[in-house]
Amino acid sequence: MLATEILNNLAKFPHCILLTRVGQFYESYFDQAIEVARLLNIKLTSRVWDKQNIAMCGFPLMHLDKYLKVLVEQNKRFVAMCEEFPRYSAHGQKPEFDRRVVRVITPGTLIDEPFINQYENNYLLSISADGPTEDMDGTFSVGLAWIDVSTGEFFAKTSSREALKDDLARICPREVVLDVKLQDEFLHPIRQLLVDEGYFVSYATPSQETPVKDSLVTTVTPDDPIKPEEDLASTPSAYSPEETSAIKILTTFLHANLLEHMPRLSMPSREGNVERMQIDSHTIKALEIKESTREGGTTGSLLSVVKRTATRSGTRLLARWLCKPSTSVKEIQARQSLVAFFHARPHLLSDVRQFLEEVEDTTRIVQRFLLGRGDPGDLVSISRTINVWSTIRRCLDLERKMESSERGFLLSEEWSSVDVLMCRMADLQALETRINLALQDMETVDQSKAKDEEGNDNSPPADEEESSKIGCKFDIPSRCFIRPEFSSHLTSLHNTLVDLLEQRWKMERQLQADYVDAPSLTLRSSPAQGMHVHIGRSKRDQTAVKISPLFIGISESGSTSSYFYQPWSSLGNQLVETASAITNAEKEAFNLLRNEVSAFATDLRRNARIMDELDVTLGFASLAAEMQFTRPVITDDTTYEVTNGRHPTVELGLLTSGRVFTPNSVALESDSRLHIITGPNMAGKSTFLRQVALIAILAQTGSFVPADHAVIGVVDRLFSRVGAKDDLFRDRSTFMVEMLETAEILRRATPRSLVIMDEVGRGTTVKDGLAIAFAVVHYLVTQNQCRALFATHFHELADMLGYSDSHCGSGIFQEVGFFCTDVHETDDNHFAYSHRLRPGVNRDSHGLKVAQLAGMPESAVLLAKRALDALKGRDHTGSQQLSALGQSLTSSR
Ligand SMILES: Nc1ncnc2c1ncn2[C@@H]1O[C@H](COP(=O)(O)OP(=O)(O)OP(=O)(O)O)[C@@H](O)[C@H]1O
Repeated sequence: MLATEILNNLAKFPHCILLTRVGQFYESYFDQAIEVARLLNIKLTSRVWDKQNIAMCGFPLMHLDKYLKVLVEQNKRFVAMCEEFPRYSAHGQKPEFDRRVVRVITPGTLIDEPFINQYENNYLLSISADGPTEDMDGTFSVGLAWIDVSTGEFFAKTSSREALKDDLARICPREVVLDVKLQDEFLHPIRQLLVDEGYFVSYATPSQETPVKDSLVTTVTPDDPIKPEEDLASTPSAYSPEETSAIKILTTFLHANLLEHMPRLSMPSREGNVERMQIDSHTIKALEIKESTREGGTTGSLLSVVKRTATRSGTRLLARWLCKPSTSVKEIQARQSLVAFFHARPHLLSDVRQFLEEVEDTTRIVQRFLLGRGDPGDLVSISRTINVWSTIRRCLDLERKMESSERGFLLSEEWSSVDVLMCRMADLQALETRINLALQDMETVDQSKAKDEEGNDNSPPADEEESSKIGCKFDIPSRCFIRPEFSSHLTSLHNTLVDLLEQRWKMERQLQADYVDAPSLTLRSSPAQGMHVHIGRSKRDQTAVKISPLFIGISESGSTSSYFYQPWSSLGNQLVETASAITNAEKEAFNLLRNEVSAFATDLRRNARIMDELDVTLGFASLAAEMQFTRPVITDDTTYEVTNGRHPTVELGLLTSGRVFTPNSVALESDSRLHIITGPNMAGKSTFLRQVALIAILAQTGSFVPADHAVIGVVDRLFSRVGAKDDLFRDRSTFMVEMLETAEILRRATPRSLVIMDEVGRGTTVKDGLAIAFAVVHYLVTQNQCRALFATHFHELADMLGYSDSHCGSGIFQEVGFFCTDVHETDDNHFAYSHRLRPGVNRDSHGLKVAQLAGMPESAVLLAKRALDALKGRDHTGSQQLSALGQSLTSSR
């Protein structure tokens, strides 16, 4: 029977590893067992079915999470979970089971697996590429839909093939789903891009029948509470055909894999490009916004340095904001006002922050309920969180009252930023009261939750198993978590149970009184012997019982013996039935409560989202106070003016080793939009370029910035060409990568963009490199007309751009400014880097100093010095002259 079930499931889910639950184990059979045993490094064994020896392996339930991580996360395999459900069997008979696959686990459809990173979103992304529909501007539209199944956060967007790489870098999906039509189109540009970038790709056949809105809940998950008007865009009719088809691919894939765990989805929030800064994929990585390139992970990234959030969901929101800063002056100013509000009230900041620390990850909990999961402990968490939300509101109200009575008036403009945020909080006190009235005291529920966690049993509780456990104990069920008063049915069941327990107690006392020579007599039950009379010291006590016709002997062992006793058998069975009825009634009550919570899903999520925003804001305010950040002025023009700006990550790094960061100022204005930065190696050019970009990101995220003063004209797109890495996997040399990125910038930067370019042209010969650098600057000035910083060691570039005494270029390069860093040398042959920028051009790279610092052999450094001196003295460097120079340098050693 089991073999047939397994073979059927293997045929139904041929693309999956099938794990079949058998009692307290998950098992794998046939050829798959060989692979599973190898991947999990567990013992391969065999068993005989139909006279055939078949391979099998298995592991205990409690190891499921560990092994799922290996199979799904590390090996990117799909795992079909086949659970067992006991069928009703008469008392004493061996239980039988139905087994069915309840869910397929894939890298992008993780629900509440403990190995999910709670601080990051786990996105499943679908891309519809029905095209080629070429737009007016020659771009190919694609539809995107992405969801975090563990939180229910769901988005849709129309993008283009050209921008897809940037979207992917920002969303960072764990799995990408494409229309099955593309499965054999190996050369399709989207497939190629996904393979090149190393994404895990799956396929789905989108259902053509179900209209999108029928598979979704008609409520909205707002992405941004500050801008309620975004909600309006999230109606089904507002989705573009590309988005609709991406949503269909995504929902089909979810249905096919989540099966019995499929949640009711909310409408995806529509994400437009208009109001967000576009940061290309390379820049997200190069500026180490979410992850550091040096150490991997988040340590050393911008996120890790600015993160002061108290909640996991707050951190997830912060990461999203940093990769997607706003371009709406109104929105940025609203966020800033809120930061300023708490910055000016440190005591309130600290109070609210403490409360936030008690808030649970509500978005994830609500999603668990919508997925038909969730447990009583989650109900408690919801109720506690609603309570904390109310406390935060009360705390803010109290502060408002105190302020107004102390000052005699209220700074209503300051308070309006708080009101805009908090006025959208739904009042969920009724739900909190309802949960509290329904649940036993919270500690009981917590304890029972803890017990469940100890057992580590992730499977859905099997009804019969539950009731027999309770029946065996003959006590008020220890796992009762619903108050008897919840319903009249539960009240009457609890009354019956109390009554039956009393009868049992009396019966036992009566028997002990009737058989005074058998004081060790008790009424008991066990799975093997059913209801029985138990004599603990049979040698001493059993004589009277043994001769009584009321007792029928069942077993004797050593010092104990058991007897069947009809009145106890019928009373005991009533107890089992009542306890089991209570469990079932509790399950019904829990389902009712779960549905009630699900009905409030939209409100709960909205409140949670508002609290996330509050959390990020409080974090920004703490950061500003701790690291002396200031509030930037945000304008709608193309100014970029920063006085004494600092690089937040480098500053922190230097601080830890007791060094001080040298701040720098910059003013990119209409008459000086592009700056050429020259200077020695190691003197801080790259750091300066990156700091300019990071300050723009922080400012448009709503944070204060590391500077004494800043005016930032909103940046629509941020580009960087920094760092040099080859990409041999994709057959691209370092220089090719450099040129690809440069070409992309020149194609896409607009007059509102900000571009930083570090040493463009260094990957080839000096002449080629200089020529390219000149052409790039020319293009940026005349075509892109954007704000730009261009760091270079080609000081000849300054001459080509007509560098003049007023530290600017000439002719069409008049709006090019020149700045540089220096090395200060002392008489005793020591030197120090000045990281402070000054107007001008530094024609000396002092590269040999870096070589010396890096520990190059002394003789090599000396030879390099002599070669450099000799080269400096010459105007012509023809091949014959150079050959002669080389000979003379080496022969005179
Ligand atoms: N403003 C600053 N204040 C203090 N230290 C700085 C500053 N800028 C940079 N540094 C230090 O100098 C190191 C080198 O900086 P950076 O890489 O920016 O130099 P660079 O001029 O771009 O060098 P190269 O031309 O060799 O690429 C940094 O790692 C940092 O430790």
